[in-house]
Amino acid sequence: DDGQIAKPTEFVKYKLVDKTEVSTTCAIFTLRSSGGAKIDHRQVHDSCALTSVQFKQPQLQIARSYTVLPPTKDQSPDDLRFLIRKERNGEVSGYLHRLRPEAEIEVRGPGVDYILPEDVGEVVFLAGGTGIAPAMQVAHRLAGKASVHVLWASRQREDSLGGVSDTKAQKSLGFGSSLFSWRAARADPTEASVGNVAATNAIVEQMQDLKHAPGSQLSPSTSLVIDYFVDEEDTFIQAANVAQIIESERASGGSRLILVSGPEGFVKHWAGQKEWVGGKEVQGPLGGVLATLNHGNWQVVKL
Ligand SMILES: Cc1cc2nc3c(=O)[nH]c(=O)nc-3n(C[C@H](O)[C@H](O)[C@H](O)COP(=O)(O)OP(=O)(O)OC[C@H]3O[C@@H](n4cnc5c(N)ncnc54)[C@H](O)[C@@H]3O)c2cc1C
Repeated sequence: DDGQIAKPTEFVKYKLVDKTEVSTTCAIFTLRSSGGAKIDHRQVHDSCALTSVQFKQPQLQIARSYTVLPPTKDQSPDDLRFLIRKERNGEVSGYLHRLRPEAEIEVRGPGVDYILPEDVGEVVFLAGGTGIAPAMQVAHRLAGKASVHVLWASRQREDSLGGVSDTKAQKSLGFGSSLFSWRAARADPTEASVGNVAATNAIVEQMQDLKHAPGSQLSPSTSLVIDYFVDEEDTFIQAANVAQIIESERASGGSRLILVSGPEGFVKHWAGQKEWVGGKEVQGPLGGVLATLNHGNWQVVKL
């Protein structure tokens, strides 16, 4: 891992070495340094910071942020991976999805979006759409160290294809009455099945792998739990789902966080709008559904 490390503010050249379709609108992009200065990959993956990288659209000279996916076990240390949705009429995401294999891209970073507290004991992560990327970072950083419960909402099943909830978090079954204990959920995984799903996409696969990280299955206080919600299947994350989790505290110590990440509307619905103060985006007051829950010693963070 030698070579020159670029300043986070300096654009450097990477190339697109792989693009794997996840669904009709999302793909995993794998980038590799073109040989010059590169982003500090160690800081990207090993710090307690949640990080993203900015991609430049050269014609318009605009840049947008994309969250770095945690490394897989067979990933080259030279590579960075991203889950990118092609937004309708999206300038930068459209440009990225049109790139050819081996195309050169200018990127800079890492940008630090949030720093996890050192003493974190328990996290509930509400993710909407590509908001799953920072949830995966959190799961990776805290593997074997804290309890992480991800509730991931997608509009379409294709985005979470093959995803099977660990607790029965389906609307039709009623979450409250059927929340499995950590042990029960593992003893009978078929019980928690969402249905007969034929295949598993690469994101769901990596989510499953994250559950088996060393040390993470030793006890509920260090394990990863994932529940999948899909709009088109009429399963939505409900206030009661979150209430039940925060009332049932899995970890005995440390700070407790509710992290919310996803499209603007998703974050606003759960935690209220972020605000702009002096050209900087700040948390803004807690609003939305979470403001109505008795969240006691849980801190809410909008990503
Ligand atoms: C810290 C951070 C991390 C992020 N991580 C990820 C990630 O991992 N993956 C990911 O996919 N995204 C991520 N995003 C979002 C990403 O940065 C971009 O915002 C997203 O890709 C859209 O950018 P775009 O240039 O393609 O779309 P834009 O051109 O900015 O358009 C966005 C949307 O607005 C609509 N729009 C544009 N102009 C108008 C108009 N005049 N009137 C009405 N509608 C309009 C477009 O149709 C489009 O749907 C992240 C954002 C942040 C801040």
